[in-house]
Amino acid sequence: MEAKEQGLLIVLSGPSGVGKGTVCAALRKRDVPFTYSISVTTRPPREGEVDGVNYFFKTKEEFENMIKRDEFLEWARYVNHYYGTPRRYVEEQLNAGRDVLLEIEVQGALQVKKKFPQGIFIFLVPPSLKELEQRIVSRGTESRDVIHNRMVVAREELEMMKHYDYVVVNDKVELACDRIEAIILAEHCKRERMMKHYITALKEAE
Ligand SMILES: Nc1ncnc2c1ncn2[C@@H]1O[C@H](COP(=O)(O)OP(=O)(O)OP(=O)(O)O)[C@@H](O)[C@H]1O
Ligand SMILES: Nc1nc2c(ncn2[C@@H]2O[C@H](COP(=O)(O)O)[C@@H](O)[C@H]2O)c(=O)[nH]1
Repeated sequence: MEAKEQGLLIVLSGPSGVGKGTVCAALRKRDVPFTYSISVTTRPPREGEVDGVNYFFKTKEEFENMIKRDEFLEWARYVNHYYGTPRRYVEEQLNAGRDVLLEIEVQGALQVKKKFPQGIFIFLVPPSLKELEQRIVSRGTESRDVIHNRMVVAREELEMMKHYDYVVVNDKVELACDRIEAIILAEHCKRERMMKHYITALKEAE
């Protein structure tokens, strides 16, 4: 029986408020064929957020037990809360040949890069820092203190974009989606070409 080719692991990072969630939702509406990994967090739900849909909301103790049981592909502390990607779901989906998208911050993305160097690492940037702050403020979900802390982290995160394969500007949501779709398509084509090349080389060696 032929082994199923693994799906692509797509990692989308970027400072808080840049529009990762908005762009992901728009990509899902376009039926871009990827499955979205739902993260675990200790941050309290925002108004309208649903457990098991936006996040799996856990207590600090529950999260720390999950760390001990090695249930995360990656995890990080971000502005006073834990965030982590459940390992099993991601591995099952990739093994079933489905592309998986992780929407995670930079420390976690760098952990994933060590485990999955073949992943696609995309960093979403705002048109300007002023626009970034405006977006977090206008979302209206965070206190002034939290916004301040997230902006401090944002400056550090922007320094880390050099570790990513692609930098995408989120000026307009639909344009950012076009760019990300083009990247995913190009990566699939590249992988297919490499596979064909490899199979030809194997046949020639026979
Ligand atoms: N291209 C855009 N132009 C204008 N506003 C945008 C754009 N993209 C997103 N927004 C708005 O910016 C705010 C933040 O977006 P979103 O919540 O998707 O960011 P995020 O990167 O997922 O944030 P976090 O990391 O904090 O979860 C939202 O109010 C959203 O509607
Ligand atoms: N390392 C991880 N970071 C994650 C994960 N899920 C979300 N995030 C990132 O955390 C910040 C804050 O998110 P918010 O929902 O509180 O605004 C943001 O950058 C997310 O992308 C995860 O599993 N691991």
